[in-house]
Amino acid sequence: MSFERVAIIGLGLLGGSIGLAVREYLGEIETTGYDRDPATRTRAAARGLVGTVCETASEAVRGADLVIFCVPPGAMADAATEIAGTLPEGALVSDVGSCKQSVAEALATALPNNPVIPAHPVAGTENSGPDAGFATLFRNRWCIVTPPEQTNLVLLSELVTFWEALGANVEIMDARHHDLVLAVTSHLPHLIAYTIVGTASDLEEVTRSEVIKYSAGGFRDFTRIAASDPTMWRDVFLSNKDAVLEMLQRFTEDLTALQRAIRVGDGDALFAQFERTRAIRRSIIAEGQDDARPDFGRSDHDAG
Ligand SMILES: NC(=O)C1=CN([C@@H]2O[C@H](COP(=O)(O)OP(=O)(O)OC[C@H]3O[C@@H](n4cnc5c(N)ncnc54)[C@H](O)[C@@H]3O)[C@@H](O)[C@H]2O)C=CC1
Ligand SMILES: O=C(O)C(=O)Cc1ccc(O)cc1
Repeated sequence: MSFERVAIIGLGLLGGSIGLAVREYLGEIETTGYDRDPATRTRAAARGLVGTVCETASEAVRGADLVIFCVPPGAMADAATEIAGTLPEGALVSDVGSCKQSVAEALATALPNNPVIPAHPVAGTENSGPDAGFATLFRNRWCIVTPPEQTNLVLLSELVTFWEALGANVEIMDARHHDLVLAVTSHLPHLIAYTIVGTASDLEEVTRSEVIKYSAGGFRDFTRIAASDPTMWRDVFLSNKDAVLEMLQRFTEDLTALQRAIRVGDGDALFAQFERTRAIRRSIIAEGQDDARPDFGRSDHDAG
């Protein structure tokens, strides 16, 4: 591994998991970390999320050859600006943000003299903070790397090797395409979950305790997603606005078609749609792309 010292800015779920995974799978790499929340720094030190928890971001990046920003998308610009004067020359800058165009732009603007190669490990849970991370988070998960044009190919391959060492399967993608794909596979599902859980709790004739008592599997799954971090998801929707609005438009049209099928009693239309989507789920399982970890989706990932 060519990186010798990795600095992690933001020691929540993603930053903590990277720190623990580096310790587990790349023990020869030194890790430093910083979080702007003092209580998070204390917990990060207690859990040993990184080798050294620093009191400032500048201290954390001193001597680093890879800096990974693991803060909410809307905080990337400020976090990067904070190290602009102290980032070592030539150090590779990367991140784990859920949207890539806006984050890539924020990092490149704040740190114009360093190479920037954004990345997005498509791996996470509804939990956040310094107690949520675990070393195996990235195992058998995709990590999408979105190198800007004219990226140094040696640096790119070093970043790919880093993520593969943490257990991820790496895919290289254009940032714009990433944002479109993730808008439909991740961002829209979260928006739907936030909506439906809110709708159920706002009902007047159905009490909240009935919603909890009779929540069958489907609704329970929505409540898990709807428990995801509000700051991060606010930022995702504001940062990936165009792609999310485009997918939301298509979704609304499809929903309206189903609404009409129900209203006019068109059982064939309903059946055809459900049959089609069941085949999609079954093909995902047949291709072995479903997460095979028995504990995936449970909220007690933290093995300590
Ligand atoms: N939660 C998830 O499942 C996934 C999240 N991501 C991305 O990872 C990033 C981090 O998300 P999580 O780890 O889940 O969030 P988190 O809330 O667990 O951790 C973020 C940390 O950043 C810190 N922070 C905020 N502003 C800062 C600043 N200016 N300087 C230093 N620290 C700062 C916060 O105090 C917090 O501890 C986000 O960009 C998100 O889009 C990517 C994949 C999955
Ligand atoms: O918990 C879940 O089901 C997730 O979808 C986790 C997640 C959240 C954000 C990402 O950018 C990637 C993965």
